[in-house]
Amino acid sequence: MAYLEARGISKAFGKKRVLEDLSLEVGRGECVVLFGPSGVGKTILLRIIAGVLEPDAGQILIDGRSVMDQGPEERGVAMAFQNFALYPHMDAFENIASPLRARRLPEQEIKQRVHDIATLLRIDHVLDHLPRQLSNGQKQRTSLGRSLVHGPAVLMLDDPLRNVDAKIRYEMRLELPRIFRKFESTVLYVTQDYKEALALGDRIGVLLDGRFEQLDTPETVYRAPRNRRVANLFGDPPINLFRIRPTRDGDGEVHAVIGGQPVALGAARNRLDGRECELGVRPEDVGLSFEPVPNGIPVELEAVTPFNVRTVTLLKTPDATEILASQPEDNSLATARGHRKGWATLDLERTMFFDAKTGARL
Ligand SMILES: Nc1ncnc2c1ncn2[C@@H]1O[C@H](COP(=O)(O)OP(=O)(O)OP(=O)(O)O)[C@@H](O)[C@H]1O
Repeated sequence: MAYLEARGISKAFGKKRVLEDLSLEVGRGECVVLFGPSGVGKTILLRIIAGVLEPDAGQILIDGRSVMDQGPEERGVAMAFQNFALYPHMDAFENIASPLRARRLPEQEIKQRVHDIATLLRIDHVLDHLPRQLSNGQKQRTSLGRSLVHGPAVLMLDDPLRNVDAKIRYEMRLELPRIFRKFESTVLYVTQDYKEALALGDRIGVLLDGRFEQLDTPETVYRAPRNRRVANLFGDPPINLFRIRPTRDGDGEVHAVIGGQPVALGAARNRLDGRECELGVRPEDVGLSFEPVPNGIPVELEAVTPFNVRTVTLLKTPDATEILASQPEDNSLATARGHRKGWATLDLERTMFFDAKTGARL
């Protein structure tokens, strides 16, 4: 059963509709990432769930009961923000302790709980520092500690890693799932960073135009996006898209012309025969060979870019179609730059097809 439920939530500001009949169910202990570009209403949804903003329609249920008549305190929902929102005149210990003091817990228990959570978050050595004496990463951990310390029923994190540097973001991405599990927290996590969404979500809700365009596991969102829009939001370098019109030839095989070259799509694609569509293939599913290969598309290497431990190449077919490929790091590619010829192959198991008009995945 859903532990947290948003039912038919709508919210507009004047004529601007932000959320439209949006529904969401989150299981106990589950982490759902709300992902979408700036301004789609992620924060508005969190504020409605927290009870600091009224929706125009719909309701929020926690543990099967409507909480619409309860204020933020009673709902047992904690929120942490991208700007940390720490009390500047209190040290880290007092910042973390503040929700416990508000609940008038005994001093001994406050000490114990703050120390436990500070140890877990690795800030136990800076508990006597004021916020201005903390690094951004430590501020973020302090803010997180304050949200978690009273064991909220639902933890909502609004883009908490936006203002920390890349190294800390990476560390936290690895650490947060362990922390969420330890606290058995039910989590709603907002981000605009697709890598963070893929790393942290048990499920990802892709928010576009006021509702969820797709709500699925990271694997499914990445490998089987519902449509072209979702496919385009995940991946760097982005997915390749080629406009095609597959046709079946004499021997029953379905072909499509990509970059001027007929490519066999495999018998399983018969259903696409004659249909205007777009073939989507992620750069990591494009192979590159310097010998002719069956079903290969002739290309020239236009550009070679080292990309972390992978190498991204921009390939150009004779009719000037561009294909991005991303391979495990390969130093020999660096010397191949400068119009070396090659052959690109598409991993047909992993290609996807989108309707040319609607963008829906076929
Ligand atoms: N009080 C308000 N009055 C009018 N419009 C508002 C108000 N609060 C938010 N909005 C609008 O609602 C939309 C959604 O805002 P929201 O802050 O939820 O976006 P977001 O998805 O969280 O974006 P970001 O990722 O940049 O934080 C925005 O277009 C914003 O301008």
